[in-house]
Amino acid sequence: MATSFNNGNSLFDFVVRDGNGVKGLADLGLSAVPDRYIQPAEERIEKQKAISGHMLAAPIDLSKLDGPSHEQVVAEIAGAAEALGFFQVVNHGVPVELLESLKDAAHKFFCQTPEKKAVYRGPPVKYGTSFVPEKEKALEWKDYISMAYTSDADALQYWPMECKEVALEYLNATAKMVRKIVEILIWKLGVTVLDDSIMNGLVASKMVNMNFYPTCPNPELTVGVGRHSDMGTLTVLLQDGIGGLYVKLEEDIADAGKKGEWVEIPPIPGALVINVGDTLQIVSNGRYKSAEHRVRTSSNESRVSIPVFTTPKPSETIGPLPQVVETDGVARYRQVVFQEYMNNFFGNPHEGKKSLDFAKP
Ligand SMILES: O=C(O)CCC(=O)C(=O)O
Ligand SMILES: [Fe+2]
Repeated sequence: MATSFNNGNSLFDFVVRDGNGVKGLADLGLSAVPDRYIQPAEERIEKQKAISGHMLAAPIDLSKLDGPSHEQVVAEIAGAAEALGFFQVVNHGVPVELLESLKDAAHKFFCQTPEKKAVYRGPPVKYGTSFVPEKEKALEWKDYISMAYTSDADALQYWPMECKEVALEYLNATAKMVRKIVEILIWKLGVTVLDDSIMNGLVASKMVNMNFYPTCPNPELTVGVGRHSDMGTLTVLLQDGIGGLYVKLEEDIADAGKKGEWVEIPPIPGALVINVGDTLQIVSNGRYKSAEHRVRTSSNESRVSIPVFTTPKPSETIGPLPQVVETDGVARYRQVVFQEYMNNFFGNPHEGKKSLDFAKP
């Protein structure tokens, strides 16, 4: 019997309610995606239209922060955060073998039966599909698992067996780098006396996700993830070799493209992708760009990506740093309680950088 899923709630029930996910759908061997996955024309991603990110700066070598080129590396990091909000790093201190194990663990987790995955209804662990499927007109071609961090002991107790050890090691190994990059970025704002409480507030909470994008029969009609920015301070992302992560240029960048064009962040073996989140855009009063990004699906192979999101804690009030407002003469964002910012972010479908409107004065 041909399964079309194009009427009633059967698709939603199969994919979302019953926990089969997009993986379950892809495993049926459909020759075309169900209507519910077809994006409006303006949201579709034409591969040939994006400019290759190889035109952008080469990956930043973080080991050079400890040598004579320290100042130059600091300038590269701040420059990338101001211009594009995305950059890649190498020699980042996270073992490259660990990165390989993480990708394997992600495949292992998602290749389990729906029953095994669907026990994670969260928190602290949530297995899901798309972003907010109840509210989205078109669904995203993506399953994910979110693992919120409270302590090492909790992680080892509650996170899935298939990935808990590597995911925890990854989270702990990236934490040091994240703190260093955020310190550099805050210092570059001219905030030279860095109160520990400011730093601790910005990097207080952590979460590891594993995203799984099954092979898709219609990459030209769908999205893996729709246009969005990340809500936190800084995201570290491990992507595999398949590609498909696109970032929108917020301004003209020489040799890369014009404002509004999309560039692909090319997979670089051993590298990690870093991107600025909304929180850092707010705190820096708009100096650093929380980059709008999206993901294309692939018809050849399943793709995995593994982000670590570092955010303030929910009770934290965030707003532009006073020293920056003084220099700029204007506060471009208001003070918001981070829990409220998150509620708004997770309560609405992805829509580019609209999430930031919540913090507009
Ligand atoms: O899969 C990717 O490359 C990006 C995923 C992403 O943007 C996210 O999880 O927020
Ligand atoms: Fe993202």
